[in-house]
Amino acid sequence: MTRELAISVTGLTKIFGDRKVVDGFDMEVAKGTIYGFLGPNGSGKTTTIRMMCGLLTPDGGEGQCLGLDIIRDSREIKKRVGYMTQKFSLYEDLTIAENLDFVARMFGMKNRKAIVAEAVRDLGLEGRAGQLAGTLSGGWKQRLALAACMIHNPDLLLLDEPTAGVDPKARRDFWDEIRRLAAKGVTVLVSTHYMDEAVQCDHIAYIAYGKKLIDGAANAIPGQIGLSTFVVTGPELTALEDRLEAEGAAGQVIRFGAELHVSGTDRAALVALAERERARGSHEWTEKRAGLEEAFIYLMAGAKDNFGAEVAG
Ligand SMILES: Nc1ncnc2c1ncn2[C@@H]1O[C@H](COP(=O)(O)OP(=O)(O)OP(=O)(O)O)[C@@H](O)[C@H]1O
Repeated sequence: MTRELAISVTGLTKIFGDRKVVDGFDMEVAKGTIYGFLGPNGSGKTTTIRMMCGLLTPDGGEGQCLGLDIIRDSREIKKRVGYMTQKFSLYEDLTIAENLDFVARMFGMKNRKAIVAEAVRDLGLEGRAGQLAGTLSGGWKQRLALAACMIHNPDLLLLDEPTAGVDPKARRDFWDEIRRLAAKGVTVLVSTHYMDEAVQCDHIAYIAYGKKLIDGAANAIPGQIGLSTFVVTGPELTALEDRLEAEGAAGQVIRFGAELHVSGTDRAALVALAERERARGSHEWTEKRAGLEEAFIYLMAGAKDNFGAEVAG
């Protein structure tokens, strides 16, 4: 089956001053994918996403986005992109309808009245169109912001840590909505530091120091890192966690409810550790396939903030 590509770029490079903040990225994003960009602060995620969508001109490289050239056709691409930042970009002292109308006007849409009325209805906010956006709860503000950036029916949606600061129920609802959009063919690029956002992505790129270190289907990422995991159950897990960490014999020890997940890239060392620990007779050690949760924590733990490589380096 040939998959339709929303984005295909090669050699994408950006230099700010004497820093190469994005260094020769090749990337392909299939239409309707939720594609997550992970990496420490300043690693180049936002710069990459902006170049891939024609929002920023690269210093090197080329490619297409939505069938258009990212350099030559950037104006056309922009019209087909929705961008939702962490700050939601709403006007708190405008009403719900006025916020939607403002965005529709920005995109030069005709028939704005009907479009805004439909968006309000889809949101389930009929009868509340005249309410000030600033009076909405965090979850509703987020839904309104999403509706606003989808008002011109973009084919590509950019999300920057979209669920920061909203409650768990609102987060779930938000991701359900994003999945619905993806199923309709909208391609979604997400830049995030949060595990619960990363696990919503179908595909992940991990970026550090302007280099793309890992790129793959979300369920293939633990394998790409070469991560092995043991699940440990039994009494007094906190004490065991402290001891394992103090001994430093395991790569990573994480508490997941009533389990410890002990992970590392040296499987032989982990197997030996599990055998030694089983011999004590206090806890059960069971090997499992490492998941994206373990992989995410592993990657982010190794990552320090980074702000671009020296051009000469
Ligand atoms: N317009 C600009 N001019 C100069 N430097 C910039 C500009 N935009 C970004 N940078 C620098 O480029 C590097 C990469 O920034 P970018 O915003 O892409 O990182 P990021 O991975 O998205 O980080 P964060 O997670 O903090 O948003 C940083 O060193 C940043 O300071």
